[in-house]
Amino acid sequence: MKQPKVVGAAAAQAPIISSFNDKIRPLLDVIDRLKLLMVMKEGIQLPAIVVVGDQSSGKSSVLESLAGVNLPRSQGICTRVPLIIRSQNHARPRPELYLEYNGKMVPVEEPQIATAINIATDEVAGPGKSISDIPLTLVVRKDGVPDLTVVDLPGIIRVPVHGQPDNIYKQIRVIIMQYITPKESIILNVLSATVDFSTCESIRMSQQVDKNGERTFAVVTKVDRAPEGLVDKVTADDVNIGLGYVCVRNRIGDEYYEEARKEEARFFETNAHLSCIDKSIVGVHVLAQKLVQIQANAIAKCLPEIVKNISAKLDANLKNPSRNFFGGGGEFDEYPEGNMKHGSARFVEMLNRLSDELHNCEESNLSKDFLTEEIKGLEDAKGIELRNFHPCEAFLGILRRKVERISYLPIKFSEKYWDYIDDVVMSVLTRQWEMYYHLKVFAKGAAHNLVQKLREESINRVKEIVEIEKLTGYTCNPDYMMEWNKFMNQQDHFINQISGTNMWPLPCSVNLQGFGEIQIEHLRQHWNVSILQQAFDLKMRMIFKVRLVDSMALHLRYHVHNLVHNDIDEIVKKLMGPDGHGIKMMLVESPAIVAKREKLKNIIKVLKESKDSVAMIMDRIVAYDAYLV
Ligand SMILES: Nc1nc2c(ncn2[C@@H]2O[C@H](COP(=O)(O)OP(=O)(O)OP(=O)(O)O)[C@@H](O)[C@H]2O)c(=O)[nH]1
Repeated sequence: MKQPKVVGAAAAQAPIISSFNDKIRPLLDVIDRLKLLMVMKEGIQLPAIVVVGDQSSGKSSVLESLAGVNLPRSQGICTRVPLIIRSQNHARPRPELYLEYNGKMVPVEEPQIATAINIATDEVAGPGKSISDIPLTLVVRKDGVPDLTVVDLPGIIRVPVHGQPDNIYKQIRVIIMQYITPKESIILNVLSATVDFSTCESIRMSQQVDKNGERTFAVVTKVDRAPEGLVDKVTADDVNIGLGYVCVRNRIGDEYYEEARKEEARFFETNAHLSCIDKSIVGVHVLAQKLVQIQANAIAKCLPEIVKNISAKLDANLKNPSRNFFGGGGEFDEYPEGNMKHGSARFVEMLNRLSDELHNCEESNLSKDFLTEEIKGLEDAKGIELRNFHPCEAFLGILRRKVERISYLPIKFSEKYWDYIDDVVMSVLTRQWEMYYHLKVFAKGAAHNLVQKLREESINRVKEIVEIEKLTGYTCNPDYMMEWNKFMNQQDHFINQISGTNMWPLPCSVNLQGFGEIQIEHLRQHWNVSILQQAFDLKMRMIFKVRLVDSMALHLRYHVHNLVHNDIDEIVKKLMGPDGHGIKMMLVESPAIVAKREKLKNIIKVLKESKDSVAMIMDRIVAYDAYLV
């Protein structure tokens, strides 16, 4: 096989290209520098010429014509990863080539380029036919090549061949879209002259992101295979290519590049169908020239926007570093208030539940046993008369038993409530002191001990409240008396229903406000109006449950108020130490936060350097604009 003699597209370039290169090089340098600084990771898009085309449309052939190197070419899929080709004109006779991938920079000899790319592709995408979006970069420094950076992407395959994953089309589409969607990208659509352009998948894709073709440029390949009707095809422009067409004939088989260029020129001169074609849209040299110009325009157009974006990002990072720690502003400031509101609502909710539980645990079987306990208590202490506010032995006996039966509920409640308070305090301190590891650990430890101490005191106090209720049937609270009166108003009706005078059949139940439907048949066995009346009275005096919930609510609120307003102060004083020395020791940041802060510093450094690089070039843009005029 004849080894292709590599000569770049611009070997025979017109003086305009080399003069153009002088202007474009600094612009490209700044873009390369921004790429090296990885500003894209900070969400800043850089201009790029992205090559797309259907499978075997001739993308690699076009690129090797431009960069003057021998890229892998085949009839099947061969571009399996994005290949960024940076061609740079240099005056030294010996070309310099290297491949950058996976953090490596591998020098390559020119004849081994295709093999080296295949090896690198296997390493990045795995052997076989699978594809990957991790790019390889090929740097070509060579005399006579245009200063261009282009990205070659895998060709679009509709039907997977043996060994390719079933979703290969989807995978390739995702990679292509990722590269052509940013408005900074110029889309170089490679179209084979042998096909109807409107059926090309690459046209469909580029139209999705660039409807009017304002940033789409087309290169038509294989013109030697289908010259007939080509002029009409490109002048009709049915597929909306805004930046225009260039038709080329690439190297065929083992042709030398020089031979290929000569053959191309001869072909466009002599072919009967193409001899009349406008010469400003044919040939690899013209393609190189136009791409350099399009690239320079794109960079010049984007740079002011890039400068603006870099400045905005820099400002945002400098002004509000806390956003980087808490994932966007706002929630940290709102946290304590939100949490307190949440806390109060939770407390009321928990108390309501306690009240229900206290009521239900006693009254669940009251429909069958209503007043049984009271009647028994009265019979045991026969002859005792009840008067308002006058405790008697029967009443206190029953009261004691009732309180004893439910005493576990308020204790359980206060344990649960203090557990909740502990959780809230811990989560507030975790959030508040996230950045300061030592401070966080100390504050959490101290607060936890404090909450545990209060919890113990509080539970003892609740036990005391329960004991007090066992001894006291007395109340002077007018609300409770009103409540008692309301219940007592139902007494006559209740007794009548039990006596059943002039009623047939005898009613089995009676509805009592505050108690619901009560079974009464069992009460007829103990028919004694006086005992029934006294028992009813006794029952209605069991207002202690309401009072229990109230006392607990007041007590717990008081303790939590003290915790928030006074006791936390104690923790802070301890933290400060006698001379305020302690706090300095505590303010050492946690390792995770140190890492985050370092990352933020790096971002700021990258952005500052980027800003400087771009600032240096801005005057050149003015010069470039003047040059164009
Ligand atoms: N006759 C002729 N053949 C060409 C021309 N351009 C490319 N070819 C041939 O078309 C075939 C495919 O070319 P490639 O450059 O590998 O196509 P590709 O689009 O890079 O392929 P994938 O990346 O695999 O999709 C090769 O055999 C080339 O030699 C041309 O202008 N004329």
